[in-house]
Amino acid sequence: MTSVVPVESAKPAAQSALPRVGVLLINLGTPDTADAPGVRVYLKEFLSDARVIEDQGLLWKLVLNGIILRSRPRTKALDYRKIWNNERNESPLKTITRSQADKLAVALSDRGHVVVDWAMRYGNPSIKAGIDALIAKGCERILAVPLYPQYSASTSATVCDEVFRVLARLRNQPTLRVTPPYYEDATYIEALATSIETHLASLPFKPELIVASFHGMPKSYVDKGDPYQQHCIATTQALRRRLGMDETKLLLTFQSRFGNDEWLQPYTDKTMERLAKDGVRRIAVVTPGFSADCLETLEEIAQENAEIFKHNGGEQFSAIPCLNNSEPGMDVIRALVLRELQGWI
Ligand SMILES: C=CC1=C(C)c2cc3[nH]c(cc4nc(cc5[nH]c(cc1n2)c(C)c5CCC(=O)O)C(CCC(=O)O)=C4C)c(C)c3C=C
Ligand SMILES: [Fe+2]
Ligand SMILES: [Fe+2]
Repeated sequence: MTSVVPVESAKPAAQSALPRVGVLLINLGTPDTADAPGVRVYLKEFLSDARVIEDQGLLWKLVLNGIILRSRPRTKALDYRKIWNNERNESPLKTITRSQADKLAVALSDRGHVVVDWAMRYGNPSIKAGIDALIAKGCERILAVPLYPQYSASTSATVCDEVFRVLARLRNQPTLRVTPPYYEDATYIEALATSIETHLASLPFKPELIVASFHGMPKSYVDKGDPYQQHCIATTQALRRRLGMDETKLLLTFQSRFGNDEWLQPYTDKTMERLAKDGVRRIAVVTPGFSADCLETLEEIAQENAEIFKHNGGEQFSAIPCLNNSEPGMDVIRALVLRELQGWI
């Protein structure tokens, strides 16, 4: 008589272990090449996203294709070239995000069933490539980690949109979790404070004040309910408390204005001009909203805004590096990931 083997007993032993978990670190994205064609492809994808430019009507399409994509790629390519990582032929944002993923993988290496990868919302490696790679490695569960301390629809939500779009095409979907914003997590505030203190101690001058510059966004997005500005304020207030500084010693500003609408104020560039004209001679600038140095910090802050400050009478300007793959920076990512993996590891 042939005996029927129960289906369960046919499973290999490994299947009884914890299901494999994929962790996908995701940042904004960056061009593949520091030339006009590369920047054009990147900007077209970025600026065609209705989470970034909410009014994607006919007028915007005409402006984007007829004006912006004809001129901006050339000027921005020159900016990208000033900060490009020529050794790897890629932008610093990519180099740093890869390194953050590599270091997180080492930190989690005692948990054999966790796999770490990284992706970009725009450009490469894409979120689809990242999810496909994790699934190919056998991950049944995925933790998506948008690397934005402060939530905004134009950054965090569009990451989720893209993750959901990728999963929507799958029959056998992995289970999904997404990390929340971490704008006032103790580890994050402590890491920022430590990095500021370490940087200040290394300077040959003592700044009279520090400017905390966050990426801006159109004011209308906040008026419609985006909590981004509140998150930036909460981060800055927590940092002030930790550093024992008031709003005259740690200023909050918004950078990277784009287009003609009103954006969140005070503007970083106008503040640089005002401070210098008011007689401030030595400042440091920290960019807490960026988890990795990029065009907006290395070029816009460290070069353009330094120039504005000095042109108006300022003497000493120092840009404090982002948390990047530093020890305190990795503490933030590791703590966030470990907390959100609870129950899976
Ligand atoms: C309406 C336009 C934009 C919104 C809203 C916006 C929000 C936003 N962006 C970041 C982080 C980054 N942005 C970066 C570059 C960048 N941002 C915009 C426009 C908006 N951003 C543009 C057009 C560009 C490209 C450069 C340029 O043409 O000026 C980057 C740098 C990428 C790199 O390659 O280094 C980052 C990072 C946040 C956090 C944010 C939230 C409000
Ligand atoms: Fe941006
Ligand atoms: Fe910029």
